[in-house]
Amino acid sequence: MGAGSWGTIFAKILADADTPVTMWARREEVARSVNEEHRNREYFPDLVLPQGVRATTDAHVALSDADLVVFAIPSQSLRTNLPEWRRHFVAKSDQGPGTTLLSLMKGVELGTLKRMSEVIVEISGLPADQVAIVTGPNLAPEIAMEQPTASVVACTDHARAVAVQEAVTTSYFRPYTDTDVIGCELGGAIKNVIALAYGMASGLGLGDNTKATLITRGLAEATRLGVHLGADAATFAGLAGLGDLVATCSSPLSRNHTFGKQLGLGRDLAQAQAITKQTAEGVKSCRSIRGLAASVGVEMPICEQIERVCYEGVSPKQVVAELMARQTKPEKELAQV
Ligand SMILES: NC(=O)C1=CN([C@@H]2O[C@H](COP(=O)(O)OP(=O)(O)OC[C@H]3O[C@@H](n4cnc5c(N)ncnc54)[C@H](OP(=O)(O)O)[C@@H]3O)[C@@H](O)[C@H]2O)C=CC1
Ligand SMILES: O=C(CO)COP(=O)(O)O
Repeated sequence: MGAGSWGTIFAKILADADTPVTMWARREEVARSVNEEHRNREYFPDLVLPQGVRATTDAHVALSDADLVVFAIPSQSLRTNLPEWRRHFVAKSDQGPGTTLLSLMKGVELGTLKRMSEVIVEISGLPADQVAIVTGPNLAPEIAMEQPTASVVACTDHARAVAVQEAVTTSYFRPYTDTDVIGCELGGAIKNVIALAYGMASGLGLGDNTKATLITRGLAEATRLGVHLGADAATFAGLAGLGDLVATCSSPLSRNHTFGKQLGLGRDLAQAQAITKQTAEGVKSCRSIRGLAASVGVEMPICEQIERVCYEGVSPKQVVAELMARQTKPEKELAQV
C-alpha cells in the first residue's frame, strides 16, 4: 500500500524473492506506468521492475487476496487510510495463520504518540502478533541498484518474522529477525530526527568530529527512550539502530539528511520541503518523539533542539551553541537508564 520510493523498491524485493506482489498506487498514472512499461515513471524512471510486480489504484484488488499486506505511505497519513483499507483484508485474516500486516514506515504518530505498529493494531483490530515491521539501513535508491544490504524483520511472533524473512530474502537484501518491535521501530523513527541534525551540521559546514558526536549522542538518546519504553538496549547497537542511523545520517540520498542540510544552509521549512519533495519523516516525528520522551520523563536534547529549529524558528547555529552549553555529565548515564 504505497507506490513511492520504498513501496516500489520493496515490491521489487518481493518479486525478486518469487513473492507475487500487487502495489496500490494513489495515482492512476503511477499504476499505469508500472503495468504498461514495468516502470514507476514518477519515482524510478530508469528502473525496469520485475514482471512479478503489478499495480492498481483499487484497494480491494490489492488487498482482498493478500497474505501479506505491506504499508509504505507517510506515517502521519496511515490513520486516515487504514479504516477504508481494513475492510478488504480483515475477512481473510482469521483463516490459517491469518494475514500478516507489515509496516515499512518510520515515524511516530502526532497526537497519539503511537508507533506505526500500534496504530495498525488499534485500527485493524488484529492482534499485535500479526503485525511485523521491516527496518534497517535501507536507502531505496541503493537497493534499486541491487547494492547489498541487511535489514531486520521484527515481530513479537518469531515464526511470523521468519515467514516474512523468507518472503523478502534476495541476493541483495538480507533480512535478520528480531522480536523487539518497540526497539526496532523507535530506532527507525528517531534516526530520522538525528539525520536532520546531521544534515544541518553539513549545511553549517561543520566537520566529522561534530557529525560523529551527533551519531553517538543521538544513539544514546534513542537507546535511553527505547529502554524506558521496554525495548532491549542491544537493539540500538544493531541494524535497526546504529546501522540505520549511520546510513541515513551520512547519505546525501536520505531525504532527512537533505532536508536538514537545507535548514543548515539557512532555508526555512517550506523551502526545504520544496527542495526535498519526498517524505522526510523526522520533520513531524521530532514533535511526537519529543512528546513521547516527555511522557516518560526522558531527556532527548538533540530531538528537542531539532523541534525548536523546525517549529520555533530558532537557527541551527543557535541550537549548536545551546547543545554545547548544556551541563557537563558522565558519558554513560546508567542511573538514568
Ligand atoms: N525511501 C526510503 O529509502 C525508505 C523509506 N522508509 C519509510 O517508508 C515510508 C514511506 O516512505 P517513501 O516510500 O520513501 O515515501 P515517498 O514520499 O517516496 O512515497 C510515499 C507514497 O505514499 C503515497 N502517499 C503520500 N501521501 C499519502 C496519503 N495522504 N494517503 C495515501 N498515500 C499517500 C504517495 O503517493 P503519491 O506518489 O501519489 O504522492 C507515495 O506512493 C516512510 O515512513 C519512510 O520513512 C523506510 C525505509 C527506506
Ligand atoms: O529510512 C531510510 C533508510 O533506511 C530512508 O531515509 P530517508 O527517509 O531519510 O530517505
